[in-house]
Amino acid sequence: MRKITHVAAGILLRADGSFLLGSRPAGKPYAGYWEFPGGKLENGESELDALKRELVEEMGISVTAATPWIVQTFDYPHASVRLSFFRISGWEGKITAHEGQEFAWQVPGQLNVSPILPANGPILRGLALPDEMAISNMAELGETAFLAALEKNKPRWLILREPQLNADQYRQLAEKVLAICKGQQTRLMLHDASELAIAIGADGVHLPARSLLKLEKRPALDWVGASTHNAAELSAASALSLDYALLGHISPTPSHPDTAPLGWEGFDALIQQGWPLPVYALGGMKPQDLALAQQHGAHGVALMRAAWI
Ligand SMILES: Nc1nc2c([nH]c(=O)n2[C@@H]2O[C@H](COP(=O)(O)OP(=O)(O)OP(=O)(O)O)[C@@H](O)[C@H]2O)c(=O)[nH]1
Ligand SMILES: [Mg+2]
Repeated sequence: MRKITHVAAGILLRADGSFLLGSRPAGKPYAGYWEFPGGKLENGESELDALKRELVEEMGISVTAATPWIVQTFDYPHASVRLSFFRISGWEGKITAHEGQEFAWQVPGQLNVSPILPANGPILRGLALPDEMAISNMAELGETAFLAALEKNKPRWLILREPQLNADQYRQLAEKVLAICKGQQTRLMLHDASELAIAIGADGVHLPARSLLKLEKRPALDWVGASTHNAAELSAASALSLDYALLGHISPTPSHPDTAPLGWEGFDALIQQGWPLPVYALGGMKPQDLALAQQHGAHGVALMRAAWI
């Protein structure tokens, strides 16, 4: 087997969601390609220590707030790399090109530099995902209150999960909800209904684990995510190149009274295996849990009850 080179790379994020890319300096493999600043781990170094050292060396900043994000493996002609990406929201010092590289702030989905390192494509898509993913809760709220809360709170992303409805009722609701979502730039993911999502033009589909495990290829929708509870399901979501996974439950929730919660300990044990897709913490989460979830390596939090307050 080929030796694997461990690399830590950092995504500097500004409050407006823009992120920093750097161009690879002359003389390195893929010179001129755009990448996230970072580099190879040295002997005995942790990923975070390597990241901090590399950012001092390459760009003169010291990282003050970084959370682990996704792990991507990639086979280049010159090396097999395992890239641990961190999101960096705090740093000190002025960004300075110490290696003759260029830097450019970029907006997710609207890149204006190229080419990008081949391993980085899926990562860029992940940067467009929101901190909070809202899951509908019409079963408890009733339709009127749910639709009113949707219009009032305007979540950036919504998973429409209403297992108590039959197929006809779900379709009618989905059409109504889609009209609202389109008017307020909420992305709508239908639950376990790929064909309906394609038919009505929803943004994507969210798969429950039982459907995820049966799937052979990714549904033909712009965005596809899944609910997961263990390593086998996270592996399936990764193998299908899904855009995100929800992982839970962190705390006990009334919607799933029969399954034992993972707790943060269980979440850590799973997330530390390193997954190529952003993972949301699910189960009893509130908006104020976001920072904690991200410290545990989550991309964000999936909210059910707390999204509609
Ligand atoms: N820094 C960085 N490296 C990446 C990214 N994506 C990606 O595939 N890589 C690969 O990771 C490997 C190591 O990166 P690097 O060249 O920055 O390593 P380094 O700073 O330690 O450089 P050095 O070996 O010249 O000291 C390279 O094979 C590079 O192509 C990325 O976004 N950032
Ligand atoms: Mg480097």
